Amino acid sequence: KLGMAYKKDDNFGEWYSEVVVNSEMIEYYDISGCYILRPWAMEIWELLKEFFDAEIKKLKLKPYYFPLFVTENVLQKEKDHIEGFAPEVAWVTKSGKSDLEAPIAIRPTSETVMYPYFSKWIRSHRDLPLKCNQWCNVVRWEFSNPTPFIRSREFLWQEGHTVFATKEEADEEVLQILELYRRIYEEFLAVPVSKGRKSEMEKFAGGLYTTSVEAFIPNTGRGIQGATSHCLGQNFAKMFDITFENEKGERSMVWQNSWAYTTRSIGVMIMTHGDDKGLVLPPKVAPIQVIVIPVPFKDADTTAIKGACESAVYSLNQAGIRADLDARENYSPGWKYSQWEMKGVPLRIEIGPKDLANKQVRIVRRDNGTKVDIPSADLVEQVRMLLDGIQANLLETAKQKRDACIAPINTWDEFTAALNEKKLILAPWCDEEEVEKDVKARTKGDLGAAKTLCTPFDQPDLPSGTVCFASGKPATTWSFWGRSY
Ligand SMILES: O=C1CCCN[C@@H]1CCCn1cnc2ccccc2c1=O
Repeated sequence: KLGMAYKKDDNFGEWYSEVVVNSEMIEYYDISGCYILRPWAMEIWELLKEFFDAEIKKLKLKPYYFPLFVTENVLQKEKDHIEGFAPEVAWVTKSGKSDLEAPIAIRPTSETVMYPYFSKWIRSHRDLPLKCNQWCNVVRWEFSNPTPFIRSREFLWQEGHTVFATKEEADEEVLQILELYRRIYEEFLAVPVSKGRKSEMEKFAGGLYTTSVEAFIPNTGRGIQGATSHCLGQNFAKMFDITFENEKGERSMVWQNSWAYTTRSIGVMIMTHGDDKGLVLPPKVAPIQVIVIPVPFKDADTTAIKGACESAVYSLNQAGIRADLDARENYSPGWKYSQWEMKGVPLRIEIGPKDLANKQVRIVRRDNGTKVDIPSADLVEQVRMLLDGIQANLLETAKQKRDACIAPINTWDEFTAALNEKKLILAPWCDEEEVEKDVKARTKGDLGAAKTLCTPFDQPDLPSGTVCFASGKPATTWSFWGRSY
């Protein structure tokens, strides 16, 4: 089970499937598109949740839990919201041997579950803003190729659903949450993302506008949506009659947002940092940041070595560093090195007779393999600096790789060439939906069509007279295009 059969740059799909299993994050399950999340994955999810939940509590979000099930007529309430998604809805039709009178849907998202009750709870402006978040699972019976974390029929997420008296408040919160998603990816997962706005065609059909953080996987040349923050406008307020009496006693319709990130974020991190020895974990999300391994020698004092290892673990834990000791007798040090490398642990500390004699420890970095001998007295400070260095190095390296894939283009020929070179395309666009549809049609193929990923908020200069790469009409914006997950 040790070692990888596939190389990341040779067979990315097989490499990924192997890494998630060998690192003990995932166990495959006998229903296609469903996976068992093992502790090495759940501990990462919990570290992300700890950060995000604390941040939204500062924004006064309240925790809720709504039912998993939703009735057919409520789910169908919003036609254009649901029509494109209908095939993905999973239905409960029986209990035991008997049929249910009416089929019940399993939530694919919770707008229609929640909003009838928002309508009941909101009467006056004093009931606003309403800020609801739930951590839960959702089910979407997708048919395109299932991939652990990236595309599964059931996944974990948080879904925030907020209600405001004014559009200004909603607009502000959309961007506050989007910034938290950027922090999840860049500060914790060390994955560079671009903040931007989805096109009219790619946005959430039930909403007013969609913002997102977009990542990119250089190995496959595909963009991937990291998280979304929608302004729903007053569309759902109309549908579910969510109104309030304002200060002047007038009845007004509310403004709403909804936003989510999911366990897909873990898959993006794996794809970004993993290598041919397995997982590479950013320290901020590593369940174990430092693994300490005793290196006994034939007639050396194994008790003293083990004692030194235990005190190293103790000092690190006292300093708030997630350190553990691997003192298993039935595995060799070499075997342990490979296993913890497979699991992506950022730092390994080896303590053998020589280290003991010199009152030092040997520290090995997982990200670049460098080894360094540190005086035991400086252990905590050196480990802290090394962990910060790894975190920064992983983000910087991923940024450079992603930026090297960005291809600014101006013509259709340059666009198709860049697409075939697995680039993240930056193109001047006239921002017309018909053109986006046309590009999709013209790039259809077994690798999937090209689409807009987002229109980045950070816009490069657009010289007047620049024309759209696809329609020749005057370009109004630079947008990211490419194939996607
Ligand atoms: O993204 C978010 C953020 C969290 C709350 N929901 C919004 C929008 C979800 C869009 N969506 C996505 N897949 C679906 C699948 C089946 C039925 C409905 C849907 C559906 O409404």
